[in-house]
Amino acid sequence: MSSTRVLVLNSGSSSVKYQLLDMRDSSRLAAGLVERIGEETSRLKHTPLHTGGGSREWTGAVADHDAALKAVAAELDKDGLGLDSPELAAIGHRVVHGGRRFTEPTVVDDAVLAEIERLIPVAPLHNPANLTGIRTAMALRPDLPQVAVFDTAFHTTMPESAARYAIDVETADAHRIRRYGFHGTSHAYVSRATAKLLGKAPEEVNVIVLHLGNGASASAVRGGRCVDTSMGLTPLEGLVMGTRSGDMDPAVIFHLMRVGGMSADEIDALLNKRSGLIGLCGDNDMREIRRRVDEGDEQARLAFDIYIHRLKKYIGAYYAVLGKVDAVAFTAGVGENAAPVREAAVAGLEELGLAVDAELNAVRGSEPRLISPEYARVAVAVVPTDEELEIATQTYALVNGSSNLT
Ligand SMILES: Nc1ncnc2c1ncn2[C@@H]1O[C@H](COP(=O)(O)OP(=O)(O)O)[C@@H](O)[C@H]1O
Ligand SMILES: CC(=O)OP(=O)(O)O
Ligand SMILES: [Mg+2]
Repeated sequence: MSSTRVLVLNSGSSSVKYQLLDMRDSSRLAAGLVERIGEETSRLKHTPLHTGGGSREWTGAVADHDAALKAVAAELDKDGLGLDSPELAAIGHRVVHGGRRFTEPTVVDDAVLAEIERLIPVAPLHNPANLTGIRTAMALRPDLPQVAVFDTAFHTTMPESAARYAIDVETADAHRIRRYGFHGTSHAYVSRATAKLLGKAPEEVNVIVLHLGNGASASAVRGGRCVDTSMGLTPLEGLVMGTRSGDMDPAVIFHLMRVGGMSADEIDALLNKRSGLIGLCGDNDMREIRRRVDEGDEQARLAFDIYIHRLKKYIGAYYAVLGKVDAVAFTAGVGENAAPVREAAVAGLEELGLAVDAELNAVRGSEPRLISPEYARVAVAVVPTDEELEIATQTYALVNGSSNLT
């Protein structure tokens, strides 16, 4: 029997999202997630898709990512889709930080594991979870290729002028300090899907991609290649996020150390976990923030305005970087669902050829779609991301020795 299935694991700091796909037609056989890992109220939601059966949910304590993956394996087993299946060709893993070394999907061996481990200090929320996912999957199926697909890979085409910080070169090089960028799998997938929506080849278009999830980043993509992105050495730089500050004067850190008496670890936690939207208004979910804004809550309004102000600055910056823009694409949880965010981010940019049609913007759906009026020079689009499909496609292409990107 030929093996045509790929299991994709996207291990986040406190969650694991997974999908099992059949790569003959890229159909999904099962999908699910385990969230709040490490808490008493972890939740697993598993949806078998090949049978059309309903979702199964389960709440309880899942101690760590190892336990989470074993719980996922048990759920797949119940549907006859267990990890022991000979139809499984490979397991694809999202790995957030790959440094400069990994520009392509890579079959994991001891040296690759060591490099992902070495990069933990620059992706402390993500790489440890990714590593545990790989190690557990290896233990369950030691015979299968485990493929790492790196968030940083798409951004390795950035020119030095965008990738370097303006700090002392020797110090920067000694500590490998540069801008790596993240969410690359999504930026790659969405920029290609946007070209397709415009009826063009990726090489023919310049796109600004706005990936707005819990973590958020923007990228400038010229002819299919990334030329700039908003995240940097770590996923902390750039846009205002659910719990991360994004850009600020680095001197804030010295000030907090000298005057606020805080340690490096305390400031790290402050900026990564207690800043952004949650730090500004106590909520990191855009649905809740919009509900509060609509009720006249001033604190939520200010948080929303700060979020939009930063987003607009990046649209302008990447417009200038690209010179000519064919499309601005909104994606991920906020970008795909929050019409008020899309409307506000583009408001007032008519002189740049950017506008949103209120009726089109209000339409909901899971397909890529245009939301700009016909007269607008630049297309504004909602393009749902599919990191799992992209990881599965790259993983299968690698183990199968062929390239079949959509
Ligand atoms: N209907 C919606 N309206 C507004 N925001 C939404 C909606 N659905 C999801 N979101 C936002 O999307 C976020 C999650 O995005 P997602 O891309 O799934 O993030 P991540 O992959 O980083 O966990 C939520 O925190 C919430 O703010
Ligand atoms: C890199 C990053 O920020 O990822 P996420 O949005 O999944 O937290
Ligand atoms: Mg995400």
